[in-house]
Amino acid sequence: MISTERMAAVDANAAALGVPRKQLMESSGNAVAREVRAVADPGAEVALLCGRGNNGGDAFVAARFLAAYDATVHLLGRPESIRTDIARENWAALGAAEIPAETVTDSADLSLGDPDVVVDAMLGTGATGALREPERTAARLANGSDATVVAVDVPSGIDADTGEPTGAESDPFVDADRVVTFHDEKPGLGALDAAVTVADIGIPAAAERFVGPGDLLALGRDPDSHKGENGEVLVVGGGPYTGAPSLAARAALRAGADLVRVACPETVAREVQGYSADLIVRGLPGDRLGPAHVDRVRELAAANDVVVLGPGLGDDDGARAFARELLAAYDGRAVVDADALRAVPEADTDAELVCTPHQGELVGMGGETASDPDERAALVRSFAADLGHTLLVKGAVDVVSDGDAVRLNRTGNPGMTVGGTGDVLAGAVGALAAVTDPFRAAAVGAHVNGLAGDAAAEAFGNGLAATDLPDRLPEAMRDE
Ligand SMILES: NC(=O)C1=CN([C@@H]2O[C@H](COP(=O)(O)OP(=O)(O)OC[C@H]3O[C@@H](n4cnc5c(N)ncnc54)[C@H](O)[C@@H]3O)[C@@H](O)[C@H]2O)[C@H](O)CC1
Ligand SMILES: [K+]
Repeated sequence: MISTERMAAVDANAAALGVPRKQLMESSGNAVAREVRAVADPGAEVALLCGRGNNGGDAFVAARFLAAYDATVHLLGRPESIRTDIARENWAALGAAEIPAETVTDSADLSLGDPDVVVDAMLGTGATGALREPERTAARLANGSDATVVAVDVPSGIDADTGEPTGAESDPFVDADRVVTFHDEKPGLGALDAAVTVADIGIPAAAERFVGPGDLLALGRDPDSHKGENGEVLVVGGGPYTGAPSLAARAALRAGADLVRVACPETVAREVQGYSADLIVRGLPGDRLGPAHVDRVRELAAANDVVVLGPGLGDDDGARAFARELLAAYDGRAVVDADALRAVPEADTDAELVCTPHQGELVGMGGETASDPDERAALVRSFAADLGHTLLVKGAVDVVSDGDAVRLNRTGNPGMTVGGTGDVLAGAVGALAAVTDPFRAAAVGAHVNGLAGDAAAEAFGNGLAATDLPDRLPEAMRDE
């Protein structure tokens, strides 16, 4: 089962893997033609009702595979209004091949004749609201005909995610006999009174298995958003290590957070502030965080969307007790890294966590690891389920799981084993967790952190430093 949103992501990931959408359209159209062959013998009359989006494009392709049939393409709208290059190219290919095609701009001119099969390729996953003309009339004609109605991807006027009409109850939608949907079952199709076929259109499994550029889609900011709506992040750490909270905080800013605050020992505060004037720094008494600071930090945490706990904290007893007690008292969202990780299995917390251990830290938390990648992924998944939190286990291939789904990330390079890159990752995931769910935040965070590292390696080779990464995050996060 795959949602429309996830499908769009997987589609973009496939393109990045070298399987562009036009190729997928070719496979989709082929699958539609196969379905027509299954319901009607050669020579049968086939009317293909095509919209101006890629759903229509699938049917332009199908028409090329139906040479043995009496097939006519009806384009609903003007050829100039075809919305995508790939659909337009396939439309042009019909004309060049002299395959019968007509354009319908006025619904009064639409006549289907008496076809044996109607292919509904008017609207797919791009439909919004009630069917407009001429699709509205075309849907009524299809429903009123004696033909077998084969819908492409989803019946026009039906929401693939819910199975509900995209318009009001009184608005028409295509009442399909059969649906050929692509790649995977859609959540809404099971409720329909139609036979559903899932067609493999050649999307590689890797497009779902690995994080890719598609996972970044729809993470963009709402242009009407106000300060604070894109996330407020509190980084909690510092002590024996003074640079770590700065790196995490800087990364959170560059990954898109509106406001980034740092709670750290006062001995660390000046260095953090010196690192960036963009940060709001709260220095707490002493040179280590400990149980005495829990109440104050909890208060500060309440004003933020996400806490990033751990960078530079240290592993003395006080710091460990601090992490445990803070987690017990906190019920918001947090990214937990470094020395705070060991506190997670011990702490009785209602917080929603993304834990970012490397293999060694994973074992320190009570998890297991394996050399076989599939086995390792399965172990991460079951440990995440036991913990009830999302895990991002860092490695040459990062493994992300929320205990249910698993995603792998392949970006990054050996140069990133230098100290501090984990702090950058934690900060980036923190910023992302303020605007999306923890699993996606972890997956996307790992991906863009790796891309930033790859860009840094290109500039500095083996000399790359963690401080080179944060400013490279925005470029890594561009979703076009
Ligand atoms: N990997 C994949 O998912 C693939 C999918 N394919 C097919 O592409 C469609 C989705 O295509 P898209 O261009 O995004 O959207 P549509 O074709 O559904 O329609 C877009 C177009 O229609 C207009 N419109 C929207 N709502 C209405 C309405 N209520 N009435 C009239 N017109 C409407 C609007 O202008 C939109 O821009 C997917 O379903 C698959 O069939 C690929 O071919 C293969 C890969
Ligand atoms: K359709």
